[in-house]
Amino acid sequence: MSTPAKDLTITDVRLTPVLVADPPLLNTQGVHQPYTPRLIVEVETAGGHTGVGETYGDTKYLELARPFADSLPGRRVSDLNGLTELAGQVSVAARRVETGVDVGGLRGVQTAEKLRLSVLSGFEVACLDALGKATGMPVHALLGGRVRDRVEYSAYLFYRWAEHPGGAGEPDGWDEATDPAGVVRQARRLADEHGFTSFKLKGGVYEPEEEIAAVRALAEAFPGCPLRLDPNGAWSVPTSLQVADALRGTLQYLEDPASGTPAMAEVARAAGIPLATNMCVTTLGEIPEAFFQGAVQVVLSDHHYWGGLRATRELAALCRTFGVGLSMHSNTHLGISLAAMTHVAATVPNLDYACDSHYPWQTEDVLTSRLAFRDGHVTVSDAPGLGVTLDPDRLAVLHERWLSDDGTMRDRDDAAAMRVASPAWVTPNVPRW
Ligand SMILES: O=C([O-])[C@@H](O)[C@@H](O)[C@H](O)[C@@H](O)C(=O)[O-]
Ligand SMILES: [Mg+2]
Repeated sequence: MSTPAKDLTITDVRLTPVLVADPPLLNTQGVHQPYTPRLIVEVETAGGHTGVGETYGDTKYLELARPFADSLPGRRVSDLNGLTELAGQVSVAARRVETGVDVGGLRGVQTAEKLRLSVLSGFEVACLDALGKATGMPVHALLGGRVRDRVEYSAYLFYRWAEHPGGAGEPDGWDEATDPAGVVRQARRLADEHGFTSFKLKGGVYEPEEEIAAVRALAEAFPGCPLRLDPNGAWSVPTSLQVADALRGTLQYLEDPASGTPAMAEVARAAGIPLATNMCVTTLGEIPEAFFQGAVQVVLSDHHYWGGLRATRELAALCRTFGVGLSMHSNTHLGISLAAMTHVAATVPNLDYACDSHYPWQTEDVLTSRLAFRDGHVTVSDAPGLGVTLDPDRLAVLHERWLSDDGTMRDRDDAAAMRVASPAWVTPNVPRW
């Protein structure tokens, strides 16, 4: 007797680490490496459906993902709550958690639980994709249905060089942007190519005065368009307040001006601009202090941080309860994650702001066709699952690159990448200004 196509039992899980070309984007910790690690998760069911997911691919995530993958065969892709329970059982080596912050200080505090949740998110998305394919339902329908048919994204502007030191990595045809004119040129091209009408500048790279000038230049070039600035906690409280004074009325929100909830709360009391974060509120445990102190007015959700699409909806409910706004954070990612972000964003009524996405900076993908932004939006797919198709050849090429790497690129390290250009570079202490 043949297996029914709706048999949801997991028979196999494939993990494929890849290295994806990344341009020399600058942030307060350094610069992006020529290649960044991602992990592609494929979950196969007895019914013959394969679901795909994507998450961080650094070594510590891979070490967690492998035992997790081994424990899945025999379970059903519909057992999503069981996945969360299982994630709690995967042990994390203490040396992997350190006591510090994630990715050189860009993604908030690093905990064993957060590592597990990031790994879990890739598996949850793959299970939802397989479940959707088996039942003929799009992922947004599995989450309760979409409340919008397209999701708005903002242009994610970065100070950057034209190329990596020594021409390493893959050329991407973008000019350098190291001053206000360069930032406006970059914004113009992103707006022309993708139709974005809101803009976020990654700051914390140059003196605050220079970044204020860049935001003012953007305001002049794109009148009425929402603007945001994010120095990843690089400023002291007084510097944050000076910037807030200079840009009050110009910024839609100021993202992580200072590091840590107490400093953010102090800034929030006097800034007169909403403060957003993807650094001081990245776990449920961080919510009470931040919300009760009024430290943040907008939380940037991210299904990789929070443990998947359903957990993102739980975060949305908490934000709604406390009258805190919701936006969406992004790190370097491929089309699988963009599709997942779009599905969950489509289901959240209180997603009040255009979402962030690094995707326009990625020239490579593992999909047969890349997702497109039209008028700054991604259309929500009604095809079964995520509505994307993995391209095995493209996946193999990016995996081959991971296999042949000597280890230098397998863990994201923006400070190390900066040392290639400036050997004396050390990760700046916070506050930097
Ligand atoms: O990729 C970067 O350079 C960003 O700085 C990223 O690492 C941050 O996590 C993120 O985009 C943010 O909004 O803070
Ligand atoms: Mg941020």
